[in-house]
Amino acid sequence: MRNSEAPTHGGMMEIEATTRPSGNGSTTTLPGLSPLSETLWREKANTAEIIGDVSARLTWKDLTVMVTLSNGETQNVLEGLTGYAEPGTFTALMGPSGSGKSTLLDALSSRLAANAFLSGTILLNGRKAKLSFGTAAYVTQDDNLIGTLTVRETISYSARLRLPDNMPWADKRALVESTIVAMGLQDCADTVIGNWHLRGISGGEKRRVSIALEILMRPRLLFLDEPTSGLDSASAFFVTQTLRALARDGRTVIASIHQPSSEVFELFDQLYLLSSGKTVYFGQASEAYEFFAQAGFPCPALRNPSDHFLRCINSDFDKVKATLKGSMKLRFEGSDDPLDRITTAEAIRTLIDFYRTSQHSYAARQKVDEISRVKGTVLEAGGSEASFLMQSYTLTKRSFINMSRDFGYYWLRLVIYIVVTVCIGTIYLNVGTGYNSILARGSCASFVFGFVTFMSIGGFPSFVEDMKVFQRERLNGHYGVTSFVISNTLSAMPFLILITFLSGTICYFMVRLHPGFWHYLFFVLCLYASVTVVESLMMAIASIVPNFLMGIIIGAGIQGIFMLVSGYFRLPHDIPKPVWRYPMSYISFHFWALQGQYQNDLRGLVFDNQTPDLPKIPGEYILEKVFQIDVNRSKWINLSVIFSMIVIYRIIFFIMIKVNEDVTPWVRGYLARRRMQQKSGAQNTTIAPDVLTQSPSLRTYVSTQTK
Ligand SMILES: Nc1ncnc2c1ncn2[C@@H]1O[C@H](COP(=O)(O)OP(=O)(O)OP(=O)(O)O)[C@@H](O)[C@H]1O
Repeated sequence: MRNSEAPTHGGMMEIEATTRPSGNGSTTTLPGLSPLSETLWREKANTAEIIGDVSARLTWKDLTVMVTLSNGETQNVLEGLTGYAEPGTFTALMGPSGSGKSTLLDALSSRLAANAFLSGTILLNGRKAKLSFGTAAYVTQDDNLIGTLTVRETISYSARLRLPDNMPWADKRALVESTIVAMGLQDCADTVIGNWHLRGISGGEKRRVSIALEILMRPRLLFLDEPTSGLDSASAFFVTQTLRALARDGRTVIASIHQPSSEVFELFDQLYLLSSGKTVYFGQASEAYEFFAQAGFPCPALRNPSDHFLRCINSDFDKVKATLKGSMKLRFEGSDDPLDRITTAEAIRTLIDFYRTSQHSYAARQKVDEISRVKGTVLEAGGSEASFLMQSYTLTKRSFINMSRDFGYYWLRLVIYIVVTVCIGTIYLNVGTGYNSILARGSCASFVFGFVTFMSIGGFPSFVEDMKVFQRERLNGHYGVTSFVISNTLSAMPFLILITFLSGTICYFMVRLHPGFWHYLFFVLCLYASVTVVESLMMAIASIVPNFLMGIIIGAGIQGIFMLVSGYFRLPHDIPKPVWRYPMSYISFHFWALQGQYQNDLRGLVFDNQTPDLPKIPGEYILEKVFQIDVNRSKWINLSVIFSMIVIYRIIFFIMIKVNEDVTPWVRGYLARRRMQQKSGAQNTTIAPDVLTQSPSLRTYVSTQTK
């Protein structure tokens, strides 16, 4: 059905009658959807009939987005845009690179960056609405997926994370399978996504998986930023066809599209053409030809319409034309195409002016007013319907499977830990209780709790990947922060227990540290707790510095300082009191680990003196006089402090995520506003504070991080 056949909605009753996707005899079918899943899709939509119309009608009027640049200058990225998107339609945003397509999508989906301010009105079902997590689904340009999972597993985990607990697994699986079919992923369903060392599915298939994850829950409102980028023409057509089928099922679909083929172009219902943030055309895609012809730029018979439109509004075209003229001696003069006779800047100006006074612009404004008057249903956040426990369990399982399949994170680290501890064991083999063993035991412990735990930094790249996936899923309301933090802690536990107990055991028995079960247990527990603290610290860093190199440098720096104040490189009493001893050494887990392990190892043992005629030295004496350790404090207290640090770092990790989501964008926005006001003050111009709306802070951080 072309949009020309789509009904025009004069009021609420009419809207309900035309947009209800299910149970009303609609014959729309999604490609490859089995009858069962079709029923499931429709069941979800059927709720609409019980609770009322839940379709999404989006309007935007006089939308202007202004950004502040780092030098305090302001720039209008979008200027006075007016348009609408209705259920049952697929709206394509087109325009050259930098024309503002992503910004328009961000503005409509409340994801603008903190330095962006919008004025104008955006209404969802006639109401001002903040699209909280999951109300609308958004497929970003980046495909942040878990590389070790197969396509089917990726979509299945997503289903478990979001569908209600009481929905039978068979139904969930049917939904997963139908989504796989709908996105044409059958052939690669059991292939892994792939990462830096694992060859997986192609870029285009990744794009389709990203879309599949968002259409799984059949959102009422779906935004897609360049869903066809990186796809070959057949895949691009297939994906666009699927999106159109989704739209036909009563959903509102808005996507930015780069250079579509003419076949893809034919699938658009509405076309929003932008150039330098201004509207060149908004209306039915099929009517764009006529519009361009009326404006004096008819589409040449053999030219692809999308190429023609983009050529008309692509300021780079002048450069291309000049290059072609120069190098290939092509003659543009005398051609029938008006674009060959005037500059593109002139063409853009003409088109923008023509649109502003056209029937299309008038009709769009009228339609926006008409739709805005209808106060429809407030769309609820369409996030996860799974319980907190199910979310935590599924995330833990998924993360555990990911780790266990990740060669770098799991197996390589295990091998390196074992190799390093065998080296330690060999060098300090059977250390004994001779005079020289006193120092050897001290350095062995500091190496184990310093360098070996330091190696946990190697997990950082996986943490960054985890964070990126988390940010994408969180933004679309797949689960809450608490579930993520809990699962993140639990999933790593078995691996860390294995790695530390295995390497700790090798080290303990080869070196022959203080014999006895409790001494052994303390040693391995202390190693486990220390490695976990480092992991927790690195995870907290990954939540604010989502960059491999920077994160590793920061993590290494912090750990280096902690090691320095641990009491090994400088004795505890000799560490300068301000800053280094108080508080640094006390917040260093190395300090507590070393103090505990020294006690664990030396207490109760008796050591030879420098010469046999001198009396033997008790371990307690060495602890107090040589290592300056408080022997009155139990080693188990030291261990408890390290375990508490794990909890504290996890709480910090949680707080960091919350701060980044809520506070950081607010602060950035405040600073941007200040800069802008100072600048406007200096230029003696006034910016009405009530006109400019700061973008909702909640999602700003995530969207800027994922870009
Ligand atoms: N938060 C921001 N701060 C500064 N400049 C911005 C911001 N957001 C957008 N811009 C600028 O606005 C212009 C439009 O950007 P946008 O990403 O919306 O374009 P686009 O049409 O989606 O481009 P592409 O097709 O290349 O993705 C660009 O010049 C960009 O640099």
